[in-house]
Amino acid sequence: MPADVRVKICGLTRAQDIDAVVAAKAAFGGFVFFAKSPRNVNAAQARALALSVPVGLARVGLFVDPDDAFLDAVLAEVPLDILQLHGKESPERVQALRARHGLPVMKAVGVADDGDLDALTTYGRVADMLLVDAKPPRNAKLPGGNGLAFDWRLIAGRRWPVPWMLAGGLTPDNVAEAVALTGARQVDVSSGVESAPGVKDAALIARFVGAAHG
Ligand SMILES: O=C(O)c1ccccc1N[C@@H]1O[C@H](COP(=O)(O)O)[C@@H](O)[C@H]1O
Repeated sequence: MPADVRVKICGLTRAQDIDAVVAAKAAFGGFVFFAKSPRNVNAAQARALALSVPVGLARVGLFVDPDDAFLDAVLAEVPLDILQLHGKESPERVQALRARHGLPVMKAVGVADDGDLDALTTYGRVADMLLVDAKPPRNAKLPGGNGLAFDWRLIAGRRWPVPWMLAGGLTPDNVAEAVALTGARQVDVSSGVESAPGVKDAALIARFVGAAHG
């Protein structure tokens, strides 16, 4: 297992979550700006958290089909390093947001079967990073953060022209297998390190990062 797998812990809402992520040596911390999510934070909350982050932890803002006004308002208040787009944003929209905000964009693509893999190629041409996530079920309330994994064999050995991150149903118990099977160098988790929806657990975060690092 490579020691340099980089970990993103998504859905941080409290000061102690930042402490846990820093102590565990994760590389990315994610803030969810999506009202329907149990991990949603407003700009004022996110600003306080983002300003407390030490250098070396990249701050990722997760958005779902945000309009310009919403993004402008959040970015005016919250220092973010990366934009994560987790909705149905088109390739053109991804390009436009990169240009408008001058920040790297990570585009999430949902995978359930072979037919979903073309989208990774398409978005790999316009995004700075890809997030390869499980496709949400048809009736899901959230487009991500559902704790569901996809069949990792679908992407075993696949590569794209930009860095990518594996997500979807990862836990401290399965992340090592997921990394070994897919060759992922970066992984992202939300519900797998929670004691209840939206409540991060420091011990699970430490176990997850430890397992990902091998
Ligand atoms: O976490 C959320 O609430 C969320 C809401 C809307 C879109 C994406 C969301 N989370 C992202 O989903 C994946 C997988 O999460 P999980 O580990 O399966 O719970 C992860 O990338 C989160 O960044």
